Formats: sequence, C-alpha cells, structure tokens
Amino acid sequence: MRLTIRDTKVEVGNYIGDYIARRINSFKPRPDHPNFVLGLPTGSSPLPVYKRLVELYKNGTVSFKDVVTFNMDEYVGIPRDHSESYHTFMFKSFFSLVDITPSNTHILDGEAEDLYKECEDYEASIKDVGGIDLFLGGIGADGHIAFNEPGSSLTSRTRIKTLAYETILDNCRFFNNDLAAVPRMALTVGVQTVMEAREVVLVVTGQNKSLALSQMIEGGVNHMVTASALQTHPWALVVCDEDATSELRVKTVKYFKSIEKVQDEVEAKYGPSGSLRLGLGRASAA
Ligand SMILES: N[C@@H]1[C@@H](O)[C@H](O)[C@@H](COP(=O)(O)O)O[C@@H]1O
Repeated sequence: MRLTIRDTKVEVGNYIGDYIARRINSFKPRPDHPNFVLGLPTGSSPLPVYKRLVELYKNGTVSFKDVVTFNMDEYVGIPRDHSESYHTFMFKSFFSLVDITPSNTHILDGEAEDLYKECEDYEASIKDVGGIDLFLGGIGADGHIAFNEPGSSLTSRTRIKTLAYETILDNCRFFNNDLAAVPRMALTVGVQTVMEAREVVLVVTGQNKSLALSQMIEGGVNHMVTASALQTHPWALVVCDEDATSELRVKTVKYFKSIEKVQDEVEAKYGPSGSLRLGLGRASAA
C-alpha cells in the first residue's frame, strides 16, 4: 500500500483526478475487456476529485465516453430521485457534467423488488465487463469502506447491509440533521468486490478521518476497520491531506514522504508495474 500526502483537500482531489485521467488515457482495450471500468464512491471527500475530473473533461484532457462505471453503494428506503440518494449525488456531481454514456453507468437499485437478486446481478455485471480497473473509495470515520461497516467479512460481496449507528450519525448532516430521516439500510459492494479491482485508490481527508487512517495503515488487517483489507491489495494507493495524518506516527509520515518521489520517478519511466501493466489482475483471474 502506498500513501501520498498533499497539503489540502483540493490538492488531494487534483492529484487523484489527474491520476485517474492518466489511467483512462493509457488504457488499452482488449476484445474481452473493451472499456476502462471505474468504481466510484459518494460522500463529501471525493467531491474535489469529481471537480478535477470535470475540469479535465472540459479542457479536453480526458473523455468518459467509453468509460464504464460501478458505484459502491446506495441507500435502501429512499427513492432514487430523493435529493440524498446516491443516484442523485452522482448525477449532480459528475455524470451530468461529463460525456459519460448513461447506459455505461451502474448504481445499485435500493428500490429493487428483490434486493438479493439486485446484489447478485451487480456482481455478475462487474464480471461481464472484465472486472474493475480502478476502484476509487472514501473511508468512514470508523474505517469502513463503501458501507462495509465494522465487523463485515473481509471476503464479503455485494449485499444488503444494516448501517452502524456511527454512520447514521455521520450521514445525518445530509438529512437536515434529522436522525430519523437517515436510511437504516443500504446495498453495498463487499470488501472482496473492492479487493478484486486491479487498482484501488482511497481519498482520505480531514482530521475526523485521522484515527481511521492510522488504524487502516498502522494497525493490522482487521474486520473492525474494513479499509485495512487494502494492506493486502497488490496495488492500493491512499491519498490524504495533512489534516488526516494527525494520528499517524511521525515515522510513518516521514517514510511515505521519502519514498513518494522515487515511486513517481519509477512509474513515469516504466509505467505501472506487474498486473496493472499487463491489464491483468485478480478480477480477470477470478
Ligand atoms: N458509503 C459512504 C462511504 O463510501 C464514504 O466513504 C463515507 C464517508 O463519507 P465522507 O467522505 O462524506 O466523509 O460515507 C458513506 O459511509
């Protein structure tokens, strides 16, 4: 796992936006994997990333016309046109602002009649397009990834999940601080679904994420901090701001800062390594 530290949230957004655009532009289509497949999160942390991607689209650096997307999660219990549904979030923050083909975007349907089938079909759709090339994610204050709350199996797949009280409290800010209005359940990709992406990039910003960041990086792999599973991913990158490093050891921060420059030089010279370079990965092996 690599950690890249930037001064501010905006710089984190710019770094990740540029990074994703580079990956899209260097993607080489194959008959069994014709499109770049991008996994996407919601939440406030990825907003600067979306802003940067929109800028890059507008200035002609990148196009999303042939990009296929899969979102991480969606609430159960609110309609998709609700102002706080993840369908609405994605449309407003990203999809309506770029040239993405609507039929190439996938978001779990929290209103589906058969929620179990919806989850199974979602996993099958990911396989059908050749797996996810890059999964962008955020992190909850308790260290969760997508809606894989503490205690979730690290081998979990897309499923129905009851939200932890801490997550409901956190997300209350989006529902006029009305606790009763926050949905209690969601559909979410599993930890294993994220782990099977060829590459995972996590955006971690703000002091309120600093404990989660130290637990996921400096602690052991642990189902109580589901993002810690990324320690075992062959190509995971965490990009955080200075505020989010407050709980990290000075030694950890120094180490990752010292290796960043060399890693960037290696990648600039040789391109991404191993499985990424070959366009192969866990997803295609599965
Ligand atoms: N399901 C989402 C996560 O995917 C997101 O990472 C988290 C943090 O959101 P924020 O970035 O707003 O702190 O919120 C929710 O739990």
